[in-house]
Amino acid sequence: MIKKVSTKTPPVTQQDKKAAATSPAKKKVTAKPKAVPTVTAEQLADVHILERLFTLVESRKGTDPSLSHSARLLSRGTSKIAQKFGEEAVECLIEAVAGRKDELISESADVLYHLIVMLVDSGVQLNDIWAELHRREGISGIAEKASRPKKNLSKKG
Ligand SMILES: N=c1c2ncn([C@@H]3O[C@H](COP(=O)(O)OP(=O)(O)OP(=O)(O)O)[C@@H](O)[C@H]3O)c2ncn1[C@@H]1O[C@H](COP(=O)(O)O)[C@@H](O)[C@H]1O
Repeated sequence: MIKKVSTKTPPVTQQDKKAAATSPAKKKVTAKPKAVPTVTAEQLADVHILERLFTLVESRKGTDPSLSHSARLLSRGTSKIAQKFGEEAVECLIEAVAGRKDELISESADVLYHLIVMLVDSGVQLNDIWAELHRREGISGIAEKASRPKKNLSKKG
């Protein structure tokens, strides 16, 4: 069962700020002071952008499809929304396999946007996802898999 968590947007912690400040992107900017950074340290630490995008997409529900791409997608129904998410995911993995980092970044943003549209359509809240990620935090995937009940492969009869 999913643990209920506060619906308040979590604050940016010192850990978040430290992680953003020591990220490779920040180091690159520091190493080249003359370069104009396209992303600021504050933007890197902006972990709430997904929350804002989710709220915006949610607010598009039932609005004029000619004015909003999200409204148009949401009006087309679950199958079409899921299909679009799948297409974006495939485009994303193609770029990953090809080793094209810039395209992978762009496609990843598409995947996140279309995932949000799919969650809004399904009535799943981002907090539900955050709660599941928190539940998994610190649990090794290998240990978790090993702890699963063994499937009984013996045939009956
Ligand atoms: N992140 C995105 C985003 N990424 C991609 N897209 C749009 O997705 C569309 C992709 O075009 P495609 O041809 O792949 O898809 P399609 O038009 O559905 O085509 P078919 O299914 O008919 O083939 C383009 O119109 C893109 O602009 C996005 N549209 C909106 N957002 C975000 O959503 C917010 C709200 O947008 P609106 O709902 O349009 O106001 C924006 O401020 C953005 O932050």
